[in-house]
Formats: sequence, C-alpha cells, structure tokens
Amino acid sequence: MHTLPEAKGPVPDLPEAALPALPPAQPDWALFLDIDGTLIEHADHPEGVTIPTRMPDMLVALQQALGGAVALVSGRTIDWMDRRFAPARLAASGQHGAEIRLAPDAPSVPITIPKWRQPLEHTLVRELAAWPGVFIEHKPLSLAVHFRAVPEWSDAIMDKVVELGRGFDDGVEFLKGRFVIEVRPAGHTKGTAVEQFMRTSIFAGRRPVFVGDDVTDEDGFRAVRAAGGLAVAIGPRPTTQADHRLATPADVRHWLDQIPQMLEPAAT
Ligand SMILES: O=P(O)(O)OC[C@H]1O[C@H](O[C@H]2O[C@H](CO)[C@@H](O)[C@H](O)[C@H]2O)[C@H](O)[C@@H](O)[C@@H]1O
Ligand SMILES: [Mg+2]
Repeated sequence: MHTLPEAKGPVPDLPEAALPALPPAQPDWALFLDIDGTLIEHADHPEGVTIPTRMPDMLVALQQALGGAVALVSGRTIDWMDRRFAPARLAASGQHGAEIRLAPDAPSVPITIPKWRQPLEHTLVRELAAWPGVFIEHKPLSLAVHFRAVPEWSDAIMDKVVELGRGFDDGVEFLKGRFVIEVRPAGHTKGTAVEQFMRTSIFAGRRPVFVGDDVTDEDGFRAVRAAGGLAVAIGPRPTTQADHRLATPADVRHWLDQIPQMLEPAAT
C-alpha cells in the first residue's frame, strides 16, 4: 500500500531577471535550439503540443541563412523531431545528448542502450502507478517522469524516483526540470552535444548561440559561453548563466523569423 505525500502547493516562478536586449544576429552564428518551452509552447501531454505551420519553413530559412549551422538540441528523440518538423531536417541531438546527427544528411548515432534502462523502467512503472497524475514517457535511451498535473508533489516525486533508482547502475542521472524528472544516461548532456557539433566543418569557427528554457539547457549554456558564445534563456526560470532572455516561445519564433532577412546582403 502506497502512502501519497501531503500536497504542498505549486512552486512559484521567480521574477524575471533584467538582461540586456539581444544583439543583432550575425552571419557567423551557430544556433542551438531547444524545443519544448523554446520553439513551441508547453502542453499537458508530450504529444499534445502544437507545431506552428510556419515552423518547417522558418527552420529551413535559418539553415540557409547560417550555412547549415543550426541544430535542434532536445530531450526529445531525433525521430520525433524529424516527424514533427518535416519536411525540415536539421543537425540534431536528442535525449539530452545521448543521440546525435552531426549534419542533416548524416546518420543518427545513438549511444549503447544503458544497462539500467529496462529494469529501472519496470520499477518506475510499477511503483509510480499509484501516483495519480504522474506518467512515464518511454524513450529508447532515457525516460521522463512527468508530473505537470500534480506540481505540488514535485519534491516528493523526485525523492521517490531517486530512491527507486538507488542500486541501479551508477551511469544513470536524475534531473528535475519543469514538471518533469529526466532519467538519463550520465556523461551525455546538451553541452557535450554542442561540443561535438562545434568540432564539425559546418559549425567550427562560428559563434555558438544556445537558446533554451529549462535546467537541462544549463549544460548547453555553459558549453557555448566557454566557446565565447551567447546563452539565451526563455521564460521566467532563474539562471545565472544567461546573457539574454526572451519571455515566450512566440517571442523566440518572432526573433528567429527575422534572422534570415537581417542577414541578407543589402541590395545594391
Ligand atoms: O529539451 P526540450 O526540447 O525542452 O525537451 C524536454 C522534454 O520536453 C517534453 O516534455 C515537456 O514538454 C511537454 C509538452 O509541452 C510537457 O507536457 C511536459 O510537462 C514537459 O516536461 C518531452 O516530453 C520530454 O521527452 C523532453 O525531455
Ligand atoms: Mg525546453
């Protein structure tokens, strides 16, 4: 018999820190784009999101304007990105760096399926069945424990997941994002993905700009700043690493939409 914890009430967002306005985009930028909460608005369920109809054209125009140096870097799978953003196809890293496609026409390279993946999944499914409003998203190389419907249990769910994960291979990492616990392979992050992209001919020598909204984006922020680039935080989540901030995914799309025009050589 499971005893559910007492509800504590939702955790409020901290006030948005004032940061300088974004500088004009430059032709030598390399863009790294998070998806949920950055390119698209959140929804109650991972499959409930709406992809604006302009999104594929917008991404293709950005690729063309930046010599192909645009990558999607997400907790989602690359397969999901290809399906939902078709016909756009970009360089991409999925499942928090556990899979990577270094160029649009290159193959996706996944890490080996971690040993903990299946047994931990079975344990989480069994033990979390008693928690109403909590569900598990099954991805090939990682898991996501979603609790958007019961944010008041955020700490209790994290404690439970960590307790259940104790004793599994130490190659597993638990990271609490906004209304989600990402259960992911240790040693692979959005930051390691950025570093790999920056070593390829498409991205090398460019100034990396990472745009993201959640705690898993901090690794991307660190990586681009270490390479002299810019971190752009989306939404109200507090971060000490952002250079700039935009309030919403709609603001992000508006900004990205303008970049190709900004970079067009002036007509003579
Ligand atoms: O790295 P991201 O591109 O931001 O992806 C992070 C996770 O996003 C998805 O979950 C989040 O978005 C859902 C849809 O809005 C929302 O219902 C959920 O509460 C959020 O946590 C996705 O389902 C995960 O696989 C990603 O890891
Ligand atoms: Mg996100």
